Amino acid sequence: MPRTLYDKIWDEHVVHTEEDGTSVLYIDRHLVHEVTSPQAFEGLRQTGRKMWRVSSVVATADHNTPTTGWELGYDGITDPISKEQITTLDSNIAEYGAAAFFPFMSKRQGIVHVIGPENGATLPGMTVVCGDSHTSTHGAFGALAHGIGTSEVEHVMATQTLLAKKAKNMLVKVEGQLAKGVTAKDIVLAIIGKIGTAGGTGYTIEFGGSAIRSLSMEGRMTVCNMAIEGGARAGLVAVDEKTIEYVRGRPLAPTGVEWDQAVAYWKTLFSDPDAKFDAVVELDASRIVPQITWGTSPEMVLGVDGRVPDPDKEKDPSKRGAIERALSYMALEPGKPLADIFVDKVFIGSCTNSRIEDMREAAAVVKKLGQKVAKNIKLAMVVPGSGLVKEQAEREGLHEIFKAAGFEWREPGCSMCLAMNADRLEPGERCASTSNRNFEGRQGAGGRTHLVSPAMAAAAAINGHFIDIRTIA
Ligand SMILES: CC(C)[C@H](C(=O)O)[C@@H](O)C(=O)O
Ligand code: SF4
Repeated sequence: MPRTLYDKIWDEHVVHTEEDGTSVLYIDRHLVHEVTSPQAFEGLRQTGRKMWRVSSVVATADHNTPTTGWELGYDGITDPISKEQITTLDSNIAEYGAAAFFPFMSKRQGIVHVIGPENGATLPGMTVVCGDSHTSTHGAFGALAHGIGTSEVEHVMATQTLLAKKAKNMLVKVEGQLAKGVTAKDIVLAIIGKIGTAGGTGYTIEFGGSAIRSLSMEGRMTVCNMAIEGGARAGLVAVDEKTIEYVRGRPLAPTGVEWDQAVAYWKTLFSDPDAKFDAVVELDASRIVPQITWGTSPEMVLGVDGRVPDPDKEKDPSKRGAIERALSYMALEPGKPLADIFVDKVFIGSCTNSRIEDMREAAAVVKKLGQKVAKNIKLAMVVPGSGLVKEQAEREGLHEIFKAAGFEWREPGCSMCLAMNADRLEPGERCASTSNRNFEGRQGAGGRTHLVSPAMAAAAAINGHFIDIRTIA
């Protein structure tokens, strides 16, 4: 029987299935960060259990790490809770072990969803888990990657398995060619705009079609990263030559005969031509306009040529109420052209858009516009996703372009994506952000977030307000 990519990886990892469909799934890779692991380690400790397979664990500190003041070392972490989470991870890994650990300030430290692929910890065909919802990112490699909760983190540590029910199969097919300046971020925002934040609930989404195939691995990661914002716990892209080339030579990737065997298997990781999907959604890539969210949920999104929606035009009372609430929080008037929205801060970073390609896209816009950050911008910051991204960007001189224009060039971490460290919006501040969530208070209490691509964020920093990036691409 023809199978989808999801079916194939699932079948390969199921240990046991109960009558009600609850399955025990073997987990190949466990990514760990400082926020969702402390109670899990504590649970192991209290029950006297060991880690089932230490070699499956790859850990880093990312959410709480500061993006400035590294010369002060751990003393630079001003918030006591942040500091405790980071040092607790250090001591837990020292006690329980890991295949690789990239602690605070080490060269390979970074956002867990950036460092996993970067180090070859994420490989095609694997089951990957992490106590973090954006684990869906790793699906870009044809890996089945689930975000899990803290109690599940402990369960995986103790048993190397996860209890899960199989989801349904959805194919999101994006065919055609993107306009210049339109990126992977715009694709995924357009998808969420179409299916809604609950559209993928109960499904694993496979992203396919010529527009997805033509994306780089970085772009595919951006798309899969936001599968969770479309309601799906996991997103997937089939393996192709780009996947294999990206993985080749990474520190944790197989070598020699094992590499050849792995590649032969990885080449089978695609949906069979006649495989059945429970739902299919199609988008025409050539019609995707650079996207901006105007509200407080990623589905509240429109093209940059659009206007802030008018709640009075919405017939459904609950949707009307949601629009009204969002506009009041965002302090936006119905009918205002999205391109006329001025911002106070610009954040280029997060596990959605902090990889080298994102840095390059943003720097290219800054270089092309050839001007400084606009006067109304209080802070424009670029936060690379990892130490390696930072190093590569600096090798290419991208940091000089940013700094010369007045951007701050920071140390890697989650940063203002969720404001667990010192980087945040003040109440009422408006931000062009390349992250993935625009919830109320996400970037700081009372802060207002507009999700955009790196190119759009960079252009907003220079212009002070949004512009249609296609006009300069
Ligand atoms: C802190 C962590 C548990 C959380 C998540 O699960 O996604 C964070 O990464 C986020 O993006 O909100
Ligand atoms: S960058 Fe943002 S979305 Fe990604 S893991 Fe960190 S906090 Fe979560």
